[in-house]
Amino acid sequence: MSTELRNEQASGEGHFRNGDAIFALATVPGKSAVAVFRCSGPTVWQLFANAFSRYGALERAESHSAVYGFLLYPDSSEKDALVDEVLLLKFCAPRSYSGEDMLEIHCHGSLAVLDAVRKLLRKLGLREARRGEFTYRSIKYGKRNLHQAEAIALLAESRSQNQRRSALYHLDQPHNPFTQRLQQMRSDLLQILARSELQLDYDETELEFHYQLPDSLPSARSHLQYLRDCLSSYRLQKNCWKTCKIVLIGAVNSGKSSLFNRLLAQERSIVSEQAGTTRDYLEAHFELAGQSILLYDTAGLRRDSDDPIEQQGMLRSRQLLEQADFVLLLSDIRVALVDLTRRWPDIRAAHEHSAKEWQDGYAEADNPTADLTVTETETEITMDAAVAELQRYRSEMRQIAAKRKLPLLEIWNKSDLLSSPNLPPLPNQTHVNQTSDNKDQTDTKAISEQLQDEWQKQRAAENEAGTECCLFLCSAKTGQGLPQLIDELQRSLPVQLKAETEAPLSERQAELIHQTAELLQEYCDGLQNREQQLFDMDWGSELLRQICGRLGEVNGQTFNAEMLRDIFQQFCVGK
Ligand SMILES: Nc1nc2c(c(=O)[nH]1)N(C=O)[C@@H](CNc1ccc(C(=O)N[C@@H](CCC(=O)O)C(=O)O)cc1)CN2
Ligand SMILES: Nc1nc2c(ncn2[C@@H]2O[C@H](COP(=O)(O)OP(=O)(O)OP(=O)(O)O)[C@@H](O)[C@H]2O)c(=O)[nH]1
Ligand SMILES: [Mg+2]
Repeated sequence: MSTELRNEQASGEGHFRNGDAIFALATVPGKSAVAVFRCSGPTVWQLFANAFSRYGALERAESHSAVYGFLLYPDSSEKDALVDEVLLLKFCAPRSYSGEDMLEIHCHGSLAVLDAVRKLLRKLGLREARRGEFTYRSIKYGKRNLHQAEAIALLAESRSQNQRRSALYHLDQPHNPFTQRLQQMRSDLLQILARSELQLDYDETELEFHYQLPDSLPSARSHLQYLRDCLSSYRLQKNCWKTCKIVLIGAVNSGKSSLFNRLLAQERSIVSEQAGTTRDYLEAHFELAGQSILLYDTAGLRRDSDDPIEQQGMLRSRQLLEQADFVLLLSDIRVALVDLTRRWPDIRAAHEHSAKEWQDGYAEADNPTADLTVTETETEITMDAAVAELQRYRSEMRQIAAKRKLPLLEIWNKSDLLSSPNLPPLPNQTHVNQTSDNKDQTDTKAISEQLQDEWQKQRAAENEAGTECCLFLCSAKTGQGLPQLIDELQRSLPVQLKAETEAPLSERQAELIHQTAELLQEYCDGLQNREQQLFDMDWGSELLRQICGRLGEVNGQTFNAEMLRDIFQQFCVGK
């Protein structure tokens, strides 16, 4: 950073030097059909007097109208003069985004054009805008308040429909119930402050009216309660601004990549019957019930890998759990069922015969020649080994989930294999009828319910019921059971964002509200505990001053340069 810049930043207000003509690329800095540069400053179009082929038309144009023409380098030879064919959109102060005169350049969106236009703008004496500088100017010229500016920043960042709605609500309603209540609170407290200052300045006998700070206790208490309520709403809603991270994890070949693709409705991840297909994790963004989600497909887990790259991959799968909000543990349903019957003595006793047949059935269904073989590509995994691995990962994931208080969904994938004619009936289950799709669905649902039931009993017996866990049967291949899984995911997502909630809009506001609440608490406690006669007015006035100062900063009724700089640091260039 240059010393000049550092000095400017240190001096706060200087960070945004007013009056300069500024410009910024408002569209993405890459190839696009059309790109837009925004320029702002007093009579900014005059700078284009020698740089636009139809300057006369531009000068005469009314606000909010567009003029077609060519941008030109001034003082260039005829041959090199052309910059681009453009549309210029003119805004006359104060009717513009920034409240100043503005000009938008709509040019062709190639990298070469962007470079040439940028070069021209510098040559014409415009400087590159700082982050949020257009919005900063709009506040300065009274086009919007700080609350709306923060709403714009959120809107520009919004990744889900809920976020977009909430930001628009605050942009459209800068004086919403929350900001109104804060303003009213501030003026109420300022009045108390004024009265007590008056009392400090005069001898008590001179005043007819003796205002005692303790009289303000009931209203201070109700303000305090409101602030605390807003903070808890904010904490609940904060997650809605956060992208929820869902990690798919489990043994190799359990179908993580298949489910990943299914949920995204696109063939994103490579699926193959080879164990260990996914080596590095993949992430993809999608939206569920208006909530922004990042879904991760990870390298499958297995113990016997001696491939260092695969081991690295597994390490990364586990590291991802550190930042997960939600874990989906996948298993191959055949392995899971064998595990269930083996571990649950009642099933075993009652269905010893069918359980054995059932287990053999998998091997037969999959590969009629191999005994107890789940996968017969690259490495052969026997059912015993697969069951042992499943148990290992299940207890590992449950421990992690319990430790980090993460919701864990256990998914038995490949449920379509349940209705394979080669499979013997499940315990207590009549044979699955293949004749109609509907029937098939009902049966799978019944099986799924029954299994969940048995699984829960088993978990209760193992005294693990404390951890938040549930079981889903689905098929990434046919989509069976997926609607239920998606429902469950939606239900388990953090509280949904409600646009009209009375709560702070940003972390900055929340921090100020928190500080205000602490000071107000101190004020209330002080009033409550002190003997009235001994009550120290100076103490009360000082606290009230601090409280009002912070309340003013929330809405931007009072602000300092440093605070503005911090807020606009979060903007993107061109806003
Ligand atoms: N081309 C373009 N599209 C854009 C923007 C922009 O700056 N340029 N915006 C950038 O964020 C958003 C729209 N925001 C805007 C906000 C105010 C004004 C404006 O001219 N306001 C005047 C006139 C209002 C009126 O005619 O009623 C004003 O407030 O006085 C323009 C865009 C999204 N789309
Ligand atoms: N019948 C059936 N086969 C499935 C299902 N889901 C996945 N498969 C098959 O199982 C094999 C493994 O699927 P993947 O999605 O690559 O499994 P993975 O868990 O990502 O495997 P790794 O990346 O190796 O850990 C492929 O042959 C899939 O076609 C399912 O629901 N039903
Ligand atoms: Mg995979």
